[in-house]
Amino acid sequence: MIPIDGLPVLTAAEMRAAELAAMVGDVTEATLMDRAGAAIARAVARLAAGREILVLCGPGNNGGDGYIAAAMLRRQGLPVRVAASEAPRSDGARRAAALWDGAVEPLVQAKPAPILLDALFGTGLSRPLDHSVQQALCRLASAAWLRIAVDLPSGVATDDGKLLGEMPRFDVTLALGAVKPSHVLQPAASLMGQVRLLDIGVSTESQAHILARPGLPEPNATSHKYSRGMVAVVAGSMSGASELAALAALRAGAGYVLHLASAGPSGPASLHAVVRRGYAADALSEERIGAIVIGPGLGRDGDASERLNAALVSGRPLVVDGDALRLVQIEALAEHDGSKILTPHGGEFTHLFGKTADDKLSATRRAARQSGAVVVHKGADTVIAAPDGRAILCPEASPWLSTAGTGDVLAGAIGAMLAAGLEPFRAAEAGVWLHAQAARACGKAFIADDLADALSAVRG
Ligand SMILES: NC(=O)C1=CN([C@@H]2O[C@H](COP(=O)(O)OP(=O)(O)OC[C@H]3O[C@@H](n4cnc5c(N)ncnc54)[C@H](OP(=O)(O)O)[C@@H]3O)[C@@H](O)[C@H]2O)[C@@H](O)CC1
Ligand SMILES: [K+]
Repeated sequence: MIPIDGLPVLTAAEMRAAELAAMVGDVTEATLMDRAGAAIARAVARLAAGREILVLCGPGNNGGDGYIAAAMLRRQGLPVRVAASEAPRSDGARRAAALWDGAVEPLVQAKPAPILLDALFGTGLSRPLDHSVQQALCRLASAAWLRIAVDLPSGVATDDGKLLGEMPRFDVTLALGAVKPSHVLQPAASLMGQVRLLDIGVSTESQAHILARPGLPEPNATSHKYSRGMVAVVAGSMSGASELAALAALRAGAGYVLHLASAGPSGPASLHAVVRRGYAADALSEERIGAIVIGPGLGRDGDASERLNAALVSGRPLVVDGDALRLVQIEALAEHDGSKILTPHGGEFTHLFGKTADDKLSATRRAARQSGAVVVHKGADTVIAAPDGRAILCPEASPWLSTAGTGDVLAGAIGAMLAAGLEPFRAAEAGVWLHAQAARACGKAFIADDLADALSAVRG
């Protein structure tokens, strides 16, 4: 059972292609299914610790994995029963079912067991479960002590995180061969429990990966405040938000943070490390600025638009957040020829790029291509995409992040990474990782100021 940090993410079609590519020489679909069944049996034996296991098998190859695992668990002397929603339909499932020498109970009449192994449907699910199957799954899951899903919980679409109907909550999901988008996209991800990968010897490559600890810029003996990264935070009508971004940039490791406010020096006296100046458009073209953070507390009035335009024409690397995402035009962004990172939440994303039926990964990739910017599409399942197609999917973030000011902290942290010289995609990744780690370190009911302060410690 492999933790999923940093692993490639494959859609159902990409996984199928990877499996086909793996079937060379004497490796057949049966070989892969046997490997999957054996890996599942090993994992389940460890998790079940001797308790009775009920394996639910569907008609396709997900069911096939279930029959193989059941047969292996029984050979190990563990108490196992099998219940099926219908007879096997695929060749793989028929072969696997023939290897199970016990009884097969009808799913709707099956009695619960402490360990539930759901092998009803995986990547081949094409429509909602029949009502009776869904009811049986929910009934057996609610009576179980531990619920384990094979590849994906049955009822989850593979590529977009959608639920095709009412679903029970699982404790462990054993992804086979590769992580799929729904293992991290919401709402599906919140029902999966711990997601672990089982290796079945299929080589998987993808431009999309799960977030992992990134390389963070570190100072050395020759570093000075400008080489560590100079961040200019453009303030507006609500200076608290831009103050938070400035604090976060410092705490994330920036060497110099300039806060450009409307009416000259402002803000709490405790923040001595932030350099405060009155805003002037020509201050933004200063060559040493490694990143301009614009948007937190900017407002949406004429002054705000003017500042945004000045930031765009400065050509300096940009982090565009909050109010600036409501003011900016995609065309103007595409014309800015420096590095740029947009950090929209769902509402800002729709405002900028329009409503779409696409899944979050595809929509974010399209937005990055269209704007020429790295897009950090925030949420419980943040997706980062670059114009060249690279993407990072982030596992569920702390729900306590849903409080005012946490977005400002993220913008500041990303600004610090950009100013330190990371390329925009890596800067976004590093900022998002630091932010998630800081949230974890803060525990519950923290405020955005705590989150910004925690960034220093989680840099490690
Ligand atoms: N390929 C490989 O090499 C390997 C694959 N592996 C495993 O295979 C899984 C993918 O297998 P799969 O493609 O057979 O899909 P699976 O999810 O079992 O179900 C498809 C079947 O269900 C049917 N069906 C769909 N929706 C339905 C519904 N709501 N209600 C009722 N029926 C429904 C659908 O038929 P349909 O009616 O749509 O034509 C079809 O018969 C994958 O997740 C992994 O576990 C591993 O063993 C490693 C090697
Ligand atoms: K399943």
